[in-house]
Amino acid sequence: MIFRYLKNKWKNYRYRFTPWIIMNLKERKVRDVQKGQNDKLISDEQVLKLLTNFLSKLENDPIEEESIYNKNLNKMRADLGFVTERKPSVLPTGGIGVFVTHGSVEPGTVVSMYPGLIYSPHEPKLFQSLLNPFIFRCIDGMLVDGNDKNLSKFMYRSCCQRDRIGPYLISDMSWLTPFPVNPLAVGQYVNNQSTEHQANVAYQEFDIPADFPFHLRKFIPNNFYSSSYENEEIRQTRVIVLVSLRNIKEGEELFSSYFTVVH
Ligand SMILES: C[S@@+](CC[C@H](N)C(=O)[O-])C[C@H]1O[C@@H](n2cnc3c(N)ncnc32)[C@H](O)[C@@H]1O
Repeated sequence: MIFRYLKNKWKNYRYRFTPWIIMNLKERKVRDVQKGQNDKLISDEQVLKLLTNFLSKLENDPIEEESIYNKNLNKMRADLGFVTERKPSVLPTGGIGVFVTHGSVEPGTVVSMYPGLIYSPHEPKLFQSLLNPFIFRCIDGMLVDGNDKNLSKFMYRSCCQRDRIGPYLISDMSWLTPFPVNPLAVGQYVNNQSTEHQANVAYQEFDIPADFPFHLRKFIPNNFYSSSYENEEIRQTRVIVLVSLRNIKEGEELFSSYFTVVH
C-alpha cells in the first residue's frame, strides 16, 4: 500500500534535468500542476501560429552567421516586441543564462525554444549523457540533448546531414554556434529557479506537424536521432517551447522549473 503510494508520487514528478536534480534535491523548488497530464499554458494552435509567423520573417545565410544573427535579433524585436540573449547568469554559480535584453514579454508568450537531438526512451545515449547537464526529459519520456559541445554536437550535426533532402536541410544546426539563425533557440541555457528567483517561464512540448511549411523547417532547432522510416521522409518534429508565466521586464533573467509535479 505504502509502496504503491510512493510509486505513484514518484511517477508524478517530471524531472526535467535528472543529473543536476539528484545533486540538488534538498534545495528543489517545484512547479505545481493541478489535474491530469495537461500542463500546457497556451494551445498547440497558438504555438504553431507563432512559430509559422516568426520563422517566416527570418533570414538565413550559413556563410554570414554573425550578421544574419544580428539581423534576426532585429526581426525578433520588430515582430515579437522583445529580444532574448545569452549572458552570464545573475546566480554566482549559474554559468550562462538567458535574459530579456530588449522590450518586455507578456504572460503566455513563447520566449525560447529548447534545441537538440531527440531520442526515444529506448534509444542508446549513454555516452552522450555522461556528465551532460543538457539532457531534457519530455512528459512522454522522449529526451532532448541540447548540449552544443563534444559528442552531442557531433551527433546532432551528423543526423542533420543524414536527413537533408537534396540540398535542403530540414533542421537548423546554427544553434550549435554563438549565432543561432533562429534567435529563439537558446532555451537550453535557461537556469533553474531558486528562492530569490522564482520561475518566470515553463516548458511546453509541441509536435511540428508533417505539413509544416517545408522552407521553414531549416529554422527548427531539433532533429531525430533515429533515421526516418521507409516512405516517411518528413516526420512530426518534437520541439520544446518556453512560455512566460508572467510579465517579464527588460533586463530580467529567465528561470524555469526543472521539476514539475502533477497532482
Ligand atoms: C541546462 S544547463 C543551463 C545552462 C548553464 N547555466 C550553463 O552555463 O551551461 C543546467 C546547468 O545549469 C546550472 N544551473 C541551473 N540552474 C541553476 C541554479 N539555480 N543555480 C546554480 N546552477 C544552476 C547547473 O550547473 C545545471 O547543471
